[in-house]
Amino acid sequence: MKIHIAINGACGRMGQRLVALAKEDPELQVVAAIDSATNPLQGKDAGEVAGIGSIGVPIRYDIPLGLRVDSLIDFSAPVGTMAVLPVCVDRQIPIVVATTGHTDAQKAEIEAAAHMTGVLFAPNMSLVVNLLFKLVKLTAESLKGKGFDPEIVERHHRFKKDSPSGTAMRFAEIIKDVQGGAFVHGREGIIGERKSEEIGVHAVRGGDNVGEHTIIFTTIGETLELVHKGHNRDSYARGALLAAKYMANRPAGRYTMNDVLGL
Ligand SMILES: NC(=O)C1=CN([C@@H]2O[C@H](COP(=O)(O)OP(=O)(O)OC[C@H]3O[C@@H](n4cnc5c(N)ncnc54)[C@H](OP(=O)(O)O)[C@@H]3O)[C@@H](O)[C@H]2O)C=CC1
Ligand SMILES: O=C(O)C1=N[C@H](C(=O)O)C[C@H](O)C1
Repeated sequence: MKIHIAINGACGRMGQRLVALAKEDPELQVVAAIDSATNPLQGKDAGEVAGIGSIGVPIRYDIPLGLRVDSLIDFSAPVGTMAVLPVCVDRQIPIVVATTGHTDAQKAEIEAAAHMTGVLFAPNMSLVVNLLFKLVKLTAESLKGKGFDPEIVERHHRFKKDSPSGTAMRFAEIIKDVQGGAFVHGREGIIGERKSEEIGVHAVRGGDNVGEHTIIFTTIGETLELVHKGHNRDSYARGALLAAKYMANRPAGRYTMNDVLGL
């Protein structure tokens, strides 16, 4: 029996890749494709929107009542996550939240929902980015107290709405958890010498870059850089589909990409 998934943000850049890649996966069936009520593609077939031909699933702004949904993937906008979250709680649908840019209050609501349904909430679905989270933790531990300045540079396409990326902030939080420190977002003017506790976070925007993160540890005389470059969106989409399979029909609780990927 196939795993029935719903996609929130189905008309977007990520949503379209999810629809296309799910179609190629014999274990998965997209049963609901949701997008904002104002999206001009409402009512169109989600497969047509994704450029793969009809899959018999129209874009809607809600999940049809009585429909069996084993898990839902959210790649939308913070407002989109917050709209679908109570539906997932009410109907006991495990949710994979891949959207970024939530406020602290929204993040707290998402975490609280894990008491009532399965929640996997991760800023990056790529296997190797999740490995890089571990490598950055190891590096921060190894270099703690040894005079290295941590700085993070992320590069993304001109259409990205949130800044800095959720992934960049996860790297920054990992370093802060290990070494302490304070985030500094960009620098301008006569700011004085860099303070040792600073964790710099810098966002570059332009063109069609699907996502690059460089984590820099630099000191007098040498620099270590850890870099991830996405080539296209499929690494994120494939990770999210794996997460949807993992989460299907799971009980309430907070799950991570490390659980999914066995990291
Ligand atoms: N965790 C990860 O691995 C990754 C996370 N992301 C994150 O995923 C999110 C989406 O990225 P991307 O696909 O590039 O963005 P897009 O803007 O291309 O797509 C977002 C889609 O969500 C829709 N949407 C907006 N509001 C709602 C709502 N209330 N309910 C349902 N759908 C809604 C948008 O519709 P409309 O245009 O009508 O507003 C749009 O179709 C971003 O937050 C991004 O940072 C992206 C890549 C990887
Ligand atoms: O908006 C994007 O494109 C991406 N967003 C995520 C983030 O904010 O971390 C993940 C990835 O970098 C692509």
